[in-house]
Amino acid sequence: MIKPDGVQRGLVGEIISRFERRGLKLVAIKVESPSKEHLEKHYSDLASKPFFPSLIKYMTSGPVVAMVWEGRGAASLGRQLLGQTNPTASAPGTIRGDFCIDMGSNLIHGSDSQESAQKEIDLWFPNGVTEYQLDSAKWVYEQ
Ligand SMILES: Nc1ncnc2c1ncn2[C@@H]1O[C@H](COP(=O)(O)OP(=O)(O)OP(=O)(O)O)[C@@H](O)[C@H]1O
Repeated sequence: MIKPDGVQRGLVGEIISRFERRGLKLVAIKVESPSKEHLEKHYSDLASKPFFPSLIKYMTSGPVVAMVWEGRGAASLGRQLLGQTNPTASAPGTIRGDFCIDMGSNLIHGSDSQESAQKEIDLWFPNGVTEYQLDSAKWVYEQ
């Protein structure tokens, strides 16, 4: 998910492009201003953290772009593309390492496992994703 700062800073195309170029397949995407309740559900595992109220404020400060990307090892690949939670610890070449500085404005969220991805897909895309064959996959994966 591209967070409100990523949308406002005009980084949607750049971020999508990095996922595409890596070889991942886009199967769902939408622009949305999620409610506080929706985000509290999304980040329910962090509810006891001291930064939780500021996280919810940040995440409701503007629209986000929610996406589902498929591919072999997509969750861990996605996290590599993102960089570390703290942008100052993120290597150049990662999205956070290239475009941001602050943990409270770190541009993008990525599911941390296949299981959390499934939960988040159910939350953000209750009508499911679009299944199709990506023709370039035969050039991305060894045949
Ligand atoms: N110590 C902190 N201070 C301020 N904000 C924080 C802090 N830790 C995490 N956050 C914010 O909460 C988000 C969720 O924290 P989490 O520990 O799940 O990190 P993450 O998995 O890298 O990030 P995300 O879930 O957004 O992909 C972070 O991306 C960041 O925006």
